[in-house]
Amino acid sequence: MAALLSLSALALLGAGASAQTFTGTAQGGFPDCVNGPLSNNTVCDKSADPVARARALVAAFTVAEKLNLTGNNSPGVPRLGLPVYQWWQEALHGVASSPGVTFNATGQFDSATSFPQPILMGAAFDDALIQSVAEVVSTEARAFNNYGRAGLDFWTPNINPYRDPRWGRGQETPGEDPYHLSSYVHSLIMGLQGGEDPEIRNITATCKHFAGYDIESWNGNLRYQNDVQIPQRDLVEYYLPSFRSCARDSNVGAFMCTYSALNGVPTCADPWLLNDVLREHWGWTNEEQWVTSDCDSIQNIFLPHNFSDTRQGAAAAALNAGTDLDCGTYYQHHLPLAYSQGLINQTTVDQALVRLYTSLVRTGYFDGPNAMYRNLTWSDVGTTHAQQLALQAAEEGMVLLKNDGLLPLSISNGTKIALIGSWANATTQMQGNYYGVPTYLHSPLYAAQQTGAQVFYAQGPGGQGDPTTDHWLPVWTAAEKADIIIYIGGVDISVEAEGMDREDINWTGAQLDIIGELAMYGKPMVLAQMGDQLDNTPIVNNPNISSLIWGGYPGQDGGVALFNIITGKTAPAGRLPVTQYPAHYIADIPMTDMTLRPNATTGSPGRTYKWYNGTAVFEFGYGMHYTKFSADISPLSKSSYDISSLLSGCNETYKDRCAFESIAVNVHNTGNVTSDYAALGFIAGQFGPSPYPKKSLVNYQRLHSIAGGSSQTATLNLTLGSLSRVDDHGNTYLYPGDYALMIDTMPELTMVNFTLTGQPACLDEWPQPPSGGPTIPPSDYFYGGYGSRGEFPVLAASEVLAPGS
Ligand SMILES: O=[N+]([O-])c1ccc(O[C@@H]2O[C@@H](CO)[C@H](O)[C@H]2O)cc1
Repeated sequence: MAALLSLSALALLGAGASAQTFTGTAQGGFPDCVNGPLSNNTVCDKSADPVARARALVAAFTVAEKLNLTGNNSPGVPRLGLPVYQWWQEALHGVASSPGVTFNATGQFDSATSFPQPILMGAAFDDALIQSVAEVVSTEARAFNNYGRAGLDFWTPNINPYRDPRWGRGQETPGEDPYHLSSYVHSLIMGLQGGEDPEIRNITATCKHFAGYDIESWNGNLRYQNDVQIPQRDLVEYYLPSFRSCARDSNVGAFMCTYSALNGVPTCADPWLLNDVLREHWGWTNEEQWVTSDCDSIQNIFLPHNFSDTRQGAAAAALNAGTDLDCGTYYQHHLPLAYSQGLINQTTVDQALVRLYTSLVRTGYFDGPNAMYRNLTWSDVGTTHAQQLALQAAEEGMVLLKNDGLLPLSISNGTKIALIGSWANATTQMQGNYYGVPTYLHSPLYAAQQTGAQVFYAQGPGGQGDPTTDHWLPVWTAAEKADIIIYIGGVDISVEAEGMDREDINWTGAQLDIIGELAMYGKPMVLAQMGDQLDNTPIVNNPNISSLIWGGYPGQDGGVALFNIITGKTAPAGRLPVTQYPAHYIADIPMTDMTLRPNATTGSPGRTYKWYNGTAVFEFGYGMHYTKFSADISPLSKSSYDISSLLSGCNETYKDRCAFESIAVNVHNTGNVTSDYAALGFIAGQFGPSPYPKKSLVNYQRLHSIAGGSSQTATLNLTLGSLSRVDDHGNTYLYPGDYALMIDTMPELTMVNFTLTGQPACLDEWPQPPSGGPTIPPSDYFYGGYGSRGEFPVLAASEVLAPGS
């Protein structure tokens, strides 16, 4: 691979580095814009417009070269000195092992900062924190890129809402609420890309999976073949807001479509979704913005979706719909035939490539060794700041679910702690999925030992469903010796992961057995439930278990974060970013039921805190503190608002973005422990189409270090979108009615009431999908009239790639 590097890339090697540090990398370095064949091409002219630069590059390709550049494994164009480029890299919660990322075995670039999984960072409800985390991730990614160890685009974030507790990939998301996801992802993209429209983008982020993907494998329904049925209203109000935030409000560089079909059409072949909604309705029209398939999802369009009769038809359907890049080989293999058969034209191919290469121009790929960010090195990876931030992110996310006053624990030298459970000595477990090599992994056991306590460790029940009690004896021995029992367990990626949805949201029998027996010792007992949510009812109901913390997947410093919370070095202020359902929930509703509202006909109890009509074990937003808080909301400027006046005062193209009111929430720490407080503002009311959601999150802000006896003010900026609801057709309206804005300080609920008067007014008219099933009947459009499509250029014999070449 080193031989593929250009001279300018080699020149980037710092003192002490050598060419062999590149061994094994999938990246080919940077183009040589000084001495290479492209040096006279406009793509190398830094003063030219980025799109013009990409167009000039694409104009230099032959058709065969163009078609060969459409896969994630891009071979480049050797005759032009365009290096190989791997488009696929991951960075879900830190630079992660993936096709385009290479960690060194030892020495420089042997690790990167591993932050908590998004589900835990989401629980912090702290957008400033998310931006800081994303800035570290993109800085480290850039440093890796400078040394040929990563590309410039990363296929993160996963921003599908966490709709069903069984989803194996829910951990990759910030939670279940669409407003929360939208706000979180905006901050994340600002951090990853370096702002809304920076001259040189830090890295290109990719919002995935667009849209309606949240089933891995449930009851025979595999992600590769699912055709999810989502009514337009649910789509607009629940499944799409986070993606709208990416495209319309954050200017993200890339999108990824899904394996699954949505309402009859595989999303990667859906021109309504990729063009009418994404590009036209959301104005995602910059020529640097591209859509990639999920990995091998172009192939799925052919089989198992059967959306096209032929392989080249499937490839053409995707390209024509607006999928610019294939994560896979299907484009490279089948587009040549599609092209020669007139199923695609050169304009579409050029457009895809111009989008892809403009994004590389925008990241400085063609700007030589002095380009912005090229000075970043290994010394910018795993810095003290990054390490502190990884710890802070884990601490901020942890949620205190139960506490009879035992916590915070006072641990002194010699305190005897029994540390038990399958997570008690967790290391890689703490990273969840999509991880890289972390700077370090500080397990709970490590952290407990740092406190000076005498620690008796026993693992107890191993993996899920571990049938053996052979190694349980040390559990009882440890418990007998201890003053305090701390059990750390739950679920991990052995039961919830990509390709694997959970079959159960109960604790395993073996864990419950051990926990129950440990509680019978009657010693002070703390429980930390790790991974995603389980039904914690048995823990809540057990009077001998004093305290319960949800710790998610806390990343490289997860053990220290947990012990800092347990000992009170840091006060907990995370809030659940999902509903914790009772275990029977999964029998109440099939995972494939994508609807949100309770339904008497199907028996659905509804989904998420907005709609679930049963009793949650813990509600979305639940989280206790070591102190007491109260809140009051400053009076609004009016008690009644006329809808037409609200709209006439709104000059934005996108009316939902117009300001409504800036609400001051005064938060008082009435206890005596300094603590953060995440203020969550909800709107409730009976207006618009029924059934009404119970409440909807409309804004939030985390306040930091509020000392006992003092107050801070959160400013919740509300928009017209905060007040809106969606009709059956997906149109977004302001409706007259009675509204309540609520802040929940548990157990108190503080609210202000106001009314909207006048006629309903549309804020956003939804582009309706073509009615009657698939947007474009494949047999009519893509391969019905091959021979007759004379307007498409036919590939010259010399340009046609032989299948398999
Ligand atoms: O072949 N593989 O090794 C492989 C690995 C992961 C994989 O998952 C897909 O690839 C990720 C690309 O970012 C998407 O988020 C996920 O749905 C798809 C294929």
